Amino acid sequence: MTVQIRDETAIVVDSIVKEFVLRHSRSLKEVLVWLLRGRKKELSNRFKALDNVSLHVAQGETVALLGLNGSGKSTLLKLISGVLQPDGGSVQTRGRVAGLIEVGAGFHHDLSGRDNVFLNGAILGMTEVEIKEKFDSIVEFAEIHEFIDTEVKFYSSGMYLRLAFSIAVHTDPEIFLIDEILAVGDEPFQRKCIAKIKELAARGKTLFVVSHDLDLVATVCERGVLLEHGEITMDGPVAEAVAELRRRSAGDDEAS
Ligand SMILES: Nc1ncnc2c1ncn2[C@@H]1O[C@H](COP(=O)(O)OP(=O)(O)OP(=O)(O)O)[C@@H](O)[C@H]1O
Repeated sequence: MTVQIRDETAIVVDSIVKEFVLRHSRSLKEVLVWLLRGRKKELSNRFKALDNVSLHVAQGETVALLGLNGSGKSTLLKLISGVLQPDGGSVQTRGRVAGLIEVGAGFHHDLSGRDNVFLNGAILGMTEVEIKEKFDSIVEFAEIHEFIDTEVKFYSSGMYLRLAFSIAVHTDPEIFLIDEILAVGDEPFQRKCIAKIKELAARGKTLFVVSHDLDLVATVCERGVLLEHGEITMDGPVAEAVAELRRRSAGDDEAS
């Protein structure tokens, strides 16, 4: 059953499953036995990175997606942004979605920063006229004036982030997805990004943030969703979700 998206809803994730294949190197003998037995079992193992995850996010909500390494956070963000397709269930979003998921993913390395503003802006749904209008503001926010005509393959990771972040916020998205990327920016730029993210939240935009910086997400987000081994184990006020994750992390340390 697919949940109908309502006016005040920004994101509906309905019972999604995402599987990946775990590859093992097999000996020739194992492959021969497998062929002779009529290929009965799968030669590679599949595992569920997300297992029956459902989530309902209202417009204007600020959600932190929390969890230990490998719990499925980035996979969920990629499914919401449409970069990945689920193996089961469905994802629906309302309004323009801008995802800062892999820095510079939409950039073409042999093109200049200027050309990439037009390319990336178009990928994110802006018209050419819109991009032209916002071009100066994009470059100004990114603070990379002198490098705007340099090919982006010569950019540092911080410069990539600056340009990617600036383009994304200028698309004026309804839903903004951010994955652990602010880490590559220097402190002044991080502060600027956080101020911008808070401004978007204050304007009623929907935010979905993945970060291991728990203090940071606690200041930006109100709601915390905790993922463990591909399942949601907690969904509530961010302070409670952060406290729970810290408790679990401390438990893991004691156990090891
Ligand atoms: N393309 C892929 N192919 C195979 N396995 C994958 C792929 N992408 C993710 N995985 C696996 O899915 C699981 C969840 O990964 P994911 O990146 O979503 O975790 P995460 O919670 O974002 O982790 P981290 O905190 O380390 O960034 C991991 O076991 C990862 O190895």
